[in-house]
Amino acid sequence: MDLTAPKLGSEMPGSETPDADTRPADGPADGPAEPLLDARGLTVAYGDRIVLDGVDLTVRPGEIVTLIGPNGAGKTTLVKTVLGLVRPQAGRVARRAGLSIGYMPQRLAVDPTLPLSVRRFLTLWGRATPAELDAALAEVGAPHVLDRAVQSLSGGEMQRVLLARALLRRPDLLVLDEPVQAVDVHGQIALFELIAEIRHRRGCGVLLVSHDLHLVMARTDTVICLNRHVCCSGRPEDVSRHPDYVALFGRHAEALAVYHHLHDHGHAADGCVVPVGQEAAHRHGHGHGHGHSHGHGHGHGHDHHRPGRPDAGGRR
Ligand SMILES: Nc1ncnc2c1ncn2[C@@H]1O[C@H](COP(=O)(O)OP(=O)(O)OP(=O)(O)O)[C@@H](O)[C@H]1O
Repeated sequence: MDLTAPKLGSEMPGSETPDADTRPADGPADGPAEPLLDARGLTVAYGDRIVLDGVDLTVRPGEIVTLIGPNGAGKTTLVKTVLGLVRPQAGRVARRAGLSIGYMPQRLAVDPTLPLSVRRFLTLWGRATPAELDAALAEVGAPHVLDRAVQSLSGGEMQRVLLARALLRRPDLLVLDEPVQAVDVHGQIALFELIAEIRHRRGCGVLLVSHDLHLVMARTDTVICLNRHVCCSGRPEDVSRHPDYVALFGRHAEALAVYHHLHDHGHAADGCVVPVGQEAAHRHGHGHGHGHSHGHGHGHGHDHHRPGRPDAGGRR
C-alpha cells in the first residue's frame, strides 16, 4: 500500500531542515486571524529542475484555499512541502503551534489481493473506537461501508472513506489532494458540498488541490493558480448564469463557482514565463503550453486575458 500520511503538527519531517525555517507560526494570538499555515518563497527542485519557484501560501482557520493548475504544475509538490514531506531549497513554512493535519493523499494503491475492511483500514494509522469510526463515516455520508472490503468500494465511497480517515485525526487543517478524482460530476458536487459543510461544522481550514477548476464550491475563499509559480490568485467568481451551466447541473448550479484567470503572462511549452500573446511563438508545435482551463469549450469563466475583479491578485 502506498499511502503517505504526515505526522501531526510539529512532529512533521522537515522541521529540522536547515534551509527551510518550518517553525510554528508566530505573531499576535488573535484567534481566528492567526494562520494555520503560512508558507513564503518556497522553491523546490528535483535534481536541477525547479518545480516550485518562490511560492507563497497561507491558510487560516475556517478558510478554504483551492490550488489549481495543469498537470505537473507542482500542486502535489507544494502540498507535500507545506506538510513537511518534501524539503524546499529555499523559503519557509510556518505552522501554528500544535497544528493537527488531516491529509487525504492523491493516490492510494491497495493490493487487490489483500483482505482489508474499511474498519481495519481506518485504524491502520491510529486508534479509533467503534463509536468514533461510526461517527466519522456518518459525517462523510458513508455509514454503510464499515464492514465492506476497501477494494469493493466505488470511487466516491473510497474518497469518503479517505476523508473519514483524515477526520479521525480531529484536524485543524484538512489537506485534500484531488478529493474528487474518480468520481462522476454529480458525486463531485456532493463531495465539494460535504467538504464545505465539514469546514463550517468544525471550523477547520481546508487546503484543496484541484486538477482544474471546472467545479468548485461557491464557498471556496481563495483560489491559487499554480504553474511552477503562482500565476494568479484571488476569490472565485460567483456562479455563472450561463445557460449551459444551469442546463448541465440544474439545482446544483448554485454550488458551483468559476474563477477568472488574471494572468499577466503566458507559459511556453517548457513552463517558462513568456509575455501574453507570445506563447505560440515559444511553442513551435509542442501543443498547449499552459494546458489548463483554456479551450475546454465550457464557455464559463476561464477568461484568460479579460480584465477582471479588482480584488483578485495578479501574478505574485
Ligand atoms: N519525486 C520526484 N522526483 C522527480 N520529479 C518529480 C517528483 N515528484 C514530482 N516530480 C515532478 O515535479 C513536477 C511537479 O509534479 P507534481 O506532482 O507536484 O505536479 P501536480 O501539479 O500535482 O501534477 P498533477 O496535476 O499531474 O497531479 C512534475 O514535472 C513531476 O514529474
